[in-house]
Amino acid sequence: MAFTQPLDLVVLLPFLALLLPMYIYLRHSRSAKANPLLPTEWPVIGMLPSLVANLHHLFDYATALLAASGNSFEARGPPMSGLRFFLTCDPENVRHIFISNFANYPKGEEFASFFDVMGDSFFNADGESWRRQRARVQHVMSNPLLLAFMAACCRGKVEKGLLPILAHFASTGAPVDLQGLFTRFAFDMTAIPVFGVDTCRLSIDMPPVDVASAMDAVMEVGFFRHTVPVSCWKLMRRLRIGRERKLAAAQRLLRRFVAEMIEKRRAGAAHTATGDEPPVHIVSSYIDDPEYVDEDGKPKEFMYATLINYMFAGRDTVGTTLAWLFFNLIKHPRVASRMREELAPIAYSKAAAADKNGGGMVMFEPEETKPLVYLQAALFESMRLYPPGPIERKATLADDVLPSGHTVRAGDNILIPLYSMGRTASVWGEDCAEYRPERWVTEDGKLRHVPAYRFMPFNAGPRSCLGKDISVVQMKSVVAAVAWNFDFEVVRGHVVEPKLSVVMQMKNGLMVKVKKRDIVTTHQ
Ligand code: HEM
Repeated sequence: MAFTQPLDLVVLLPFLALLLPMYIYLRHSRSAKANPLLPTEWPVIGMLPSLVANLHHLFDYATALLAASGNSFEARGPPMSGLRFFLTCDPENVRHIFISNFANYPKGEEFASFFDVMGDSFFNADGESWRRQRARVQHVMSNPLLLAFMAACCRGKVEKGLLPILAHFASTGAPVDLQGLFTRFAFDMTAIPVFGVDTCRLSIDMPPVDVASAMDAVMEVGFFRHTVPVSCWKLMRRLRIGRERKLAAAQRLLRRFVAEMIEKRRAGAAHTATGDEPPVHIVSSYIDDPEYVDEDGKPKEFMYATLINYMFAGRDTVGTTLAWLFFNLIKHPRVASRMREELAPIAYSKAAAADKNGGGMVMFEPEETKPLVYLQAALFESMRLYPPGPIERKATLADDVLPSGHTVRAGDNILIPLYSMGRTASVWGEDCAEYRPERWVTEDGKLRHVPAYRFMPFNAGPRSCLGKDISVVQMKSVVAAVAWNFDFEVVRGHVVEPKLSVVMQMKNGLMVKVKKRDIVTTHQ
């Protein structure tokens, strides 16, 4: 179409006048930029256009940018927006930030404001308050009674919940969301030790998961708050609009749930699925402490926040890990077969008993699966590619120079994309994008030790996960039971991709068809 009318020129000329300086700027910045693969920083809007254009695959985009920049770069949004982050997945920087110079890199107040439902409790706390709370959690979680109770709950939930539900779907042939099932499983598994109450979300009639959805909303909006200026989400919160409105509803629901659980526990009306009074639970460790409860015995905000923290610690991490592991096993039948070869000697010794007990399903005890190397390799390899918490965030107290040579200034925000760390060729080799559990197995058949500052899903240094040992042991026995007894196939056309959240859930879940394996036939 030719511009022949004078009106066209009137419209076109100012447009060109605007476009020309932008074009010149772009040419200039591309030639001046050390690395043309990095996003262009536009006047006024910074790198925002690239961020928006790549939002649909942000984790992979960040991974590509980090690879192009030698593992560290600074992302800048519009000036004055506060959107300025130093991103790094360089293990030496990570070691410096999380371990050697830990005191200079707290989580910071902005982080705490993103997850306000967690209050001043341990995930949000820094300094002395965090130190005191961590010591307390450590004490609570080292109680042998609690650990034995958690192990018994896990076994019960697999035997009476997970396996029968999967057998039901296998017999009906109906598709089921495996991520949804694991999330229900992890929810119950966390609520039981925390409150001493079986919330029975893992049940064949699939009761509503409103509290679990509220937890998802907290994590999704927490991610969203990272991507907009603080003043913007605070205004939305004040006006109660958009995602902030959804978050406010989710926070109310979560708080009400915790209040109900505490009430049930106080009334002594709560029991586990077996009907027994639980021998010990986490609430009881706090219920008489004046820091957590007022003179009338009413829980303070700090108590609610602490219990909510425990729920997030256990549910989101375990449910997400199990879902991605099975996704990887479905995609890599060779790995599933090798894992079953490792399980076979244990399973065959129990097959007869399993047949006699009905259903022919084999259970695995944690002490049986604990020494299995390939099983753990398959689990860690999945966590490397899909860490349940894909991003860590740190603030900077004083100016510092990182081992990579980059300078960070007081007040700078640092993002450590764990998703990208697991996909860094200089750490994991050129095949870093492949799911290959063998990389975890040494030549003499042992599990390869990888320092936490290279393999970060459980965090590294003084703030590392306090539930790592127990959850690895438990997850191994769960994976063994599910993988031994069932085969899965992803429903045709179902797309599996990460959700934009601070928890690496699958956006559309994991819709599968379930098939029960014939273990007796396999044995013969
Ligand atoms: C797949 C399983 C798990 C993974 C990948 C995992 C990962 C993590 C990560 C990354 C952190 C650091 C969070 C941060 O400060 O930013 C953390 C901290 C923590 N985790 Fe886990 N976790 C898992 C299971 C559990 C379980 C089952 C519990 C027990 C209920 C637990 C208890 C904790 C606690 C108490 C902290 C806080 C430590 C602190 O702030 O000093 N975790 N975990």
